[in-house]
Formats: sequence, C-alpha cells, structure tokens
Amino acid sequence: MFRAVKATTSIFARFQPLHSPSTMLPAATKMPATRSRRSRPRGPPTARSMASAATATATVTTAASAPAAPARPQSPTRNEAHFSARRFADAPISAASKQGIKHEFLSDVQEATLDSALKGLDLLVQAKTGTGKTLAFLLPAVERLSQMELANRKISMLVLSPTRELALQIEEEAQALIAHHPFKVSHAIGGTNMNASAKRITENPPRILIATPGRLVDHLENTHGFVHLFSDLKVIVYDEADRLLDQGFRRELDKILGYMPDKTKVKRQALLFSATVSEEVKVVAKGALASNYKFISTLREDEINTHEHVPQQSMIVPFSQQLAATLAFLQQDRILHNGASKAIIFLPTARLVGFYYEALSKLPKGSLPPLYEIHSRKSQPARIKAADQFKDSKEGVLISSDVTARGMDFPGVTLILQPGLPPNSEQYIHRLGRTARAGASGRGILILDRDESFFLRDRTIAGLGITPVPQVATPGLYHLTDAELSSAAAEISKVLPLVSVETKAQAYRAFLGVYQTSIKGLGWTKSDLVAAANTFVRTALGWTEPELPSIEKKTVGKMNLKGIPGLNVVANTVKEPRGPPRQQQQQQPRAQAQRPRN
Ligand SMILES: Nc1ncnc2c1ncn2[C@@H]1O[C@H](COP(=O)(O)OP(=O)(O)OP(=O)(O)O)[C@@H](O)[C@H]1O
Repeated sequence: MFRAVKATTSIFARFQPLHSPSTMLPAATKMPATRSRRSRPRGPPTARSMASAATATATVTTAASAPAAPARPQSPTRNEAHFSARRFADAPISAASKQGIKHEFLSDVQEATLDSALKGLDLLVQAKTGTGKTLAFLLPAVERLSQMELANRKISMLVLSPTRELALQIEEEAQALIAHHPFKVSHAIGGTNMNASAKRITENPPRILIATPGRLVDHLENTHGFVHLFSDLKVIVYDEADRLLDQGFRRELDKILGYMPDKTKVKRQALLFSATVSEEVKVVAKGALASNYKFISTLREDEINTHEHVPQQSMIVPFSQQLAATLAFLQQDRILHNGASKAIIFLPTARLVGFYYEALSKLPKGSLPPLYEIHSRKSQPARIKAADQFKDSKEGVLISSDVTARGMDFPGVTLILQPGLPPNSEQYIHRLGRTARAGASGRGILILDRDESFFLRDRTIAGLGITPVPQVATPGLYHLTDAELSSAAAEISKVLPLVSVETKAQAYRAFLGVYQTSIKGLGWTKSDLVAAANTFVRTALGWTEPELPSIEKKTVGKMNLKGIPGLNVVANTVKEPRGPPRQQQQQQPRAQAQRPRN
C-alpha cells in the first residue's frame, strides 16, 4: 500500500501585518506568501498555486463601510503541497498526453496511482480533496486506450459522477487532456434535453462518456441502440465513489452494471476514487472491483483525517442568529482578502439556500461581493451559469446546497461557511474541500446552534482540530464580538421583511424536513422539533403573519409528525403539484427521500 511521505513545511508563509492600523480599522495586511521555489523540497508552484498565491499576497485595505476589522489569521496552517518530485515530462506516457497536461509535477495521488493504473489494475483510491484525483484517473485510462485496439463507434471509457456540475467539469478536464489524441469526450447528465443527448451520443459515439447515474439509466432503458455502445467498454471510473456506492445510487448502479458487458468476456478496468473512503465503503466497493484490486491511500499513517490542514473554526449561536453570523464572517473575509474574497455558504436544502440568497440579496448594493445561487430547484442552465460565473469571478459569494459539495473546483475560494448541521462528517469534509485546493490556502467555519453542537463530538469531526471562534479579536482566527454580531443582526433584521412570504414558508418546511432526520442526535422529541421550527420561522426567518406557514397533511405524514400539536396542517391540494421532469429528480438520492431536496 502506498503511503506518501509529505513535506512538512507549509508552502505559505504566515500571515503578516504590514503595518499597524492608523485608524480604528486596520490599514493593510499582507496575506500569505509562497515559499521561494528554491526552498521547496518538492515540485514548484503550479500556475494555479502561483495565481492563488499572487492573489493572497495582495495588500489589504479595509473599506470605509466595513465593520470592525478581524484579527489577521497568523495562519496556524501547515498547508502542504501535494506534489511529488516526478515530472510529467519523465512519466511513461504518450507525447499526446504530455501536450495536453498543463502541470509540471505529478501530484501525490497521480504519482501513487499512475504505474498501477497503467498496468490495468483495478484501484480504490483515497486522497485529500483538491489534490488532482481527476487527472489521476483520466490520464492512465486515456493512455491505456491509446495503446489498445478499440472497436469503432463504441464508448470505451465511462466515468460516473454523482452530480451534473461535476460531470461537466470532468468533461472539461478530459477535453484538455485528449486535445492531441484522436478521441472525443461527451456527457450524459440530467436536466438537459434527453432527445438531444440521445442523438448526440448515438449518432457520433464519443470514446469517453461522462455521465450521472440517473440519466445514464434513462438512456440505457429508453434510447434505442444505447446499450450496444458499451459492448467494448474498457474502463469504468467511479468518481466520488463512496457517494455513488451509497444507498442513494445503489439501484441505478446495479442497473448500469447490469447493462455492461460481462466482465469475464470483455476485460475492463475499474477505478474508484474519493477523498472519503470508510471501512463500509471498502466492503461495498469490492463488488465493483476485481479480486486483485489495489487500495491506494495518499494519507499518511498518522493523518487521522483528510482535511485537518485547513484551519477550521466553529461558532455556537442560536438558529436565530446564524444568518447574521454568516454575514459577519463574509464581511471579515472581504476585509482579509480585499477584492478577492470568494466564499461558499453550504446549506442542507434547496429552500434554505433560496432563503439565504434572497435575504442577502436584499442588503444594500455593494454590501457583499456578487451573490450566486446553486441548488436542485434551479434549472440546469441556471446552475451551470452560476457555477461558471462563480468559477470565473475574482470575488463572490456562492450560496449552495450539497450539489456542489463534492468535486467542484472553484478556483481561489477563501472561506467555506457551514451554517447549521451538516448531513454527516463526510459531507462536512467534502464541503470544506472546496477551499485550499491544489496547494492554495483557505479556511472553514461551522456555525451551529447549541443543540447542534453534538456534531462536534462526532469521532471524525472531533479529530479535525476545529477551534472555537473567539469573541474577541484574536490573531490567526476569525472572531465575532457581541457588537459585531449585533451589528450584523441589525442589518439582517432590516432585510427580513423584504423576503417573500413564500420563501419563508418553504424554508420553514425545509427546516422541519431536515431536522426531523436528525432529531435523535439533537436530543429532541417530535414536539421539540415543532417548537424549534416555530421559533425558527419567527426569529430566524422573520415570519410576521399571525398564522404559521401551512403544511399539507401528506407532508406532515411523510415527516412522521402526524398528531404533533403546533403545526398549521391543511388539507392536501387536490392535484399533486407537478414535479420537475423525471431526469431532474434523478440525483435525489433515495436514502434521503425523506429529507427535503438539496
Ligand atoms: N499535477 C498537478 N499540479 C498542479 N495542479 C494540479 C495537478 N493536477 C491537478 N491539478 C489542479 O488541482 C485542482 C484540483 O484537482 P481535482 O479537481 O482533480 O481535485 P480532486 O482531488 O478530484 O478534488 P475533490 O476531492 O474535491 O474531487 C484542479 O484545479 C487541477 O487542475
């Protein structure tokens, strides 16, 4: 088993104040600088890490309108670079692939897997978020295809992705890699026109297909000739393998594999990659792997978890103040990264994303960087547009559900905010992994109500070194004084009346739906849940109507809250509201069917 030995020095110097503030607000701050190329024990900074370091070294001046300045993080981070000393130029790969790769050194996971993958072995691979797993599976697979006799007009490589955005991102990376190969790549993802993708794929079959499971099953079952395209499949990749193998996708995966050629007749390679691979996943994964498969982890023996190198903090505030705390941290991040603050706020459901987005958009113009919103209730073109705009933005705030929590590579993200209970420790880690990618730095803050604080005692989470957000300015940490929280709360109280009643009602129902799945951990009874939601709607969402938002009888039943007093239960509407098209629902995992959509 490969276990990489990593450089222990940070590629970033500590945050250093340039000079003291001459006013109440600090004047300027120097952000982390990269170590000189000479002093790097391993590969040099890449274009991307250079770019993010350049951003990070910008001098920071506070805006006049900004709140009291945060203490400058003195970077307790030991943000390691995950690059090996092996150059792509020296790797046993084709000139065509070399031309398509823009990096100089292989990352640790690329180095650790290349030789085994080139031999055609099945692999189960675990490596930290943002360390180049995509190229680690694309490169050897493309190399092997380039040396094989391939049947004409067949798909030779299938990459499965749990989300549409990730599928498109993988396609883009594959496109760059194969630019000098005689291969084509295409996608099959939900939320797009089924007939158009059927035509595109069957009329001109790509050598590589990137697909989300739901849409792929749809094509296999309904598109004439589709199954036949896979009769010579050579490689199947499961990106975010643990997610694909969990209950939510199990049925789709079984169907997909049922349509693929018999492995004993057509030999194919399986590559399973993720940042989180639990012992249970290892057991389930065996079903997708040959018996002589290799498990490769680039985590060191002493690394208890995947992301402890990103400084993380937690803040306990009542539900009613979580939005205000979120705003205060966004403002601090803006001061710290003058003109280059890129934050993501992760929320557990589409409706709560909608509420945060609407509320924050009502703040006076210029209060925050541009806001973007992504969740499953947005149309696919709107999701793609928001993801692209946030990727390309110099500064911005993305408010998102978990549809972007895995795999998405948004450059230069400085802060991950997680208000409210994350679904589980794996999801916390993947969300956090949207920052500090490819050797860059970044931070995370988890904002919990006291009742949600049990999450911090989860075995994995407890091992991550999460430190509390101090209530006084403290070097090296984001902080939140009572005055700052009150000031943000005052700003929020002005915008809540501007948020639509429907948005608030939907967020209220989403709260009930999400928290009912965690009442055991929260130590709540069903009555406690209803009481918490009823307080939440008035204090956090600013609901001022005399009657609470209504909930249909059938929804109450689905939430297991029948007979619990305190809800405004109404009869079911006669006609079922029309759901989104079938393919748009396919990423909704079955195991979470009781939870509201994300
Ligand atoms: N050898 C390399 N040198 C420098 N940068 C690299 C290298 N390989 C990949 N990258 C860049 O690192 C970033 C993260 O890569 P990628 O998205 O593949 O990470 P990942 O490990 O799959 O992350 P996640 O676990 O979040 O899915 C991308 O911007 C990619 O272009």
